[in-house]
Amino acid sequence: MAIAATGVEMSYLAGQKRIQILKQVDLTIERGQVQLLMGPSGSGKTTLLSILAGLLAPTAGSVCLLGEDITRMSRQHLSQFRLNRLGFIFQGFNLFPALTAAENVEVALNLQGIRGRQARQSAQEMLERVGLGDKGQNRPRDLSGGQKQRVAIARALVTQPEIVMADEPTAALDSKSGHAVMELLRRLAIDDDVTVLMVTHDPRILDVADSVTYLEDGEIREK
Ligand SMILES: Nc1ncnc2c1ncn2[C@@H]1O[C@H](COP(=O)(O)OP(=O)(O)OP(=O)(O)O)[C@@H](O)[C@H]1O
Repeated sequence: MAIAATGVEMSYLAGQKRIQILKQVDLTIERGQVQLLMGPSGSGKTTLLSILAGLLAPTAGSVCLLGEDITRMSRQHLSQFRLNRLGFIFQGFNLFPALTAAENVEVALNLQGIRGRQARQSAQEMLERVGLGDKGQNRPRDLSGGQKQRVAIARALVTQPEIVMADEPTAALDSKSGHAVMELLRRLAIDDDVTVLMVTHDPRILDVADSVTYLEDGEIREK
């Protein structure tokens, strides 16, 4: 099992009132699956993804990733675990504007202590894999939205994560680039047994997913 969430709850105190954002969420995802997380605005998708990613601690319940309970890990162990085994792709690309595409990818390796020629070579190979082999020296401002998103994907994947989590990775893209990005993630799941969990509003990408979880008012709904 790649991801197993059990009885996950999240609530916030707003003045005197406790607001329940997630209610008893149970979710399991097998390795190598592409799973979408869909639901109306405000239903709790980003909150759930943040909890599954270890960025936010739930008020109740547990989350196991790759057989390890991240809700019981020390902060230091969790950050190492995230660095070495998870990859993240966000909607706004989060690229460093002053760095080239290749350097933006290398940063992820540098954080793992991989530098120099080895980092440059791995970054170049990953850029080739996302179809940007000739754009390594471009800075983000000289890339299109779809190309920037592919650099962000290359950065998330260059460390060979076992799970990739993405929050609306196709939101800023036209339908052709959106589909290319999805195909890329899909191929990774098939070729490298990577598990992909993605929050999306985009019905155009339903056909590349193995399954879809719907969240409504903080609860999982079967459809
Ligand atoms: N730190 C917080 N304190 C209080 N309420 C919060 C906090 N973070 C999120 N919320 C509330 O939790 C609910 C769920 O938010 P979340 O961002 O998870 O929804 P979402 O399904 O991702 O929405 P969208 O599709 O619009 O991004 C919202 O009503 C939001 O206002």
